[in-house]
Amino acid sequence: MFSVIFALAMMQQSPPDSAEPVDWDKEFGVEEQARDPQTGEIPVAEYPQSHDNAGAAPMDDAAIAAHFGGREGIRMIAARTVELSENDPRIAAIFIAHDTVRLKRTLAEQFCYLLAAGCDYTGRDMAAAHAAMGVRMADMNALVENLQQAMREHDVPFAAQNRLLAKLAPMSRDVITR
Ligand code: HEM
Repeated sequence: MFSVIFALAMMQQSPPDSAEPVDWDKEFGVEEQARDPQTGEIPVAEYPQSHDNAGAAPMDDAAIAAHFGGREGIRMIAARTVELSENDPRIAAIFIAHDTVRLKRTLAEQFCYLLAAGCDYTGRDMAAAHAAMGVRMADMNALVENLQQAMREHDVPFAAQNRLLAKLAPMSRDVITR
């Protein structure tokens, strides 16, 4: 009987204060991802690079890029789309968990490539880039609205806007996973 009470009393005691605080990040295997000091991007695992990763062929129209303000205009439109999405309560949570520094660069490259403005696309293919992200149709609609707003802010004519959207639309098959 005494030994049972003693054992229960021992179990009730709080553990002694440890001199070292517990490093919970280490315990749970959480690693801080270091950004490249030059680019500010978080390095990604190696993947095969190809223009095919852009998801479509460039437009056969040398004049289209001018409607987007050339390469610099395209870069600003891509960055603005990401910025609007990061601050859009409908989809912000998806973007917060990812490297939007890299995304601004690779999205600009993709748009620039598709608009035949003379860029190489160096990012991943659409299925790989969005794998396990859980993007739904509603998220896609929100992103498209943000892209439309970015294009409007940069005075891209409506017909030119629709030509870029028409290039991107079939890619939703590889982006939407639920
Ligand atoms: C047709 C529609 C879409 C296109 C063309 C597109 C394009 C891209 C491109 C080019 C990348 C970069 C890949 C890389 O850096 O290797 C990317 C990544 C990403 N996209 Fe999309 N995207 C689309 C839809 C969406 C939607 C609907 C969301 C969420 C609402 C989304 C969220 C993201 C995020 C968070 C990343 C970063 C992934 C990472 O670096 O881990 N995208 N997308």
